[in-house]
Amino acid sequence: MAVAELRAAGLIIFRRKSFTGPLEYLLLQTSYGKHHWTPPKGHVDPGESDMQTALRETEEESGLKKSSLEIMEHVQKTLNYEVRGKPKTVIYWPAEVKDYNVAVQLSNEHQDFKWLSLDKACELLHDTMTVALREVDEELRNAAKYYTDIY
Ligand SMILES: Nc1ncnc2c1ncn2[C@@H]1O[C@H](COP(=O)(O)OP(=O)(O)OP(=O)(O)OP(=O)(O)OC[C@H]2O[C@@H](n3cnc4c(N)ncnc43)[C@H](O)[C@@H]2O)[C@@H](O)[C@H]1O
Repeated sequence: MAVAELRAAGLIIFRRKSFTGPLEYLLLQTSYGKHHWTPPKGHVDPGESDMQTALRETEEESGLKKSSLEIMEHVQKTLNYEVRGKPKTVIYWPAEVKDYNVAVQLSNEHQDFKWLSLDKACELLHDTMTVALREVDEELRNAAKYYTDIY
């Protein structure tokens, strides 16, 4: 019998003081289990699209609403790993906060949050998330470089 796949979706939230400035990524630490760190994300509920889940979970877990974010829908990252023997797929989109100083409000699912540089973030993340984050970071830096070369 086929093993049911777990599916989750979330947003790779980042901030920067200027378009070409250093990027900082928002990571949340779970208050359960091994207290691992991830960007905001969660299980896709029946009838929800991945994006609806990503927005709902981001607001629930960090307090950040869609209106406070610039979402890069054309940059989608897919992670595949196993949780307790079941395949899990997690879909992420990068999203920049419009206000660098925006307040983060955790739910009881998380006990801490950090805004971290790419390298510091990668020290806390699982390997598949590290790969996805490095790809996103490169795309964001390339876009900023293209902008400065043009203007
Ligand atoms: N141990 C626990 N004790 C009590 N309540 C619990 C619990 N685990 C989950 N819950 C409950 O489940 C709810 C979570 O629901 P949601 O918030 O809806 O879903 P989720 O983020 O996908 O859950 P989870 O944290 O389990 O997933 P992840 O894949 O990151 O993490 C799942 C596993 O995969 C690992 N993992 C995470 N990212 C990985 C990656 N990229 N590669 C490999 N492994 C990874 C993690 O270290 C972790 O071991 C919470 O409200 C909580 O109450």
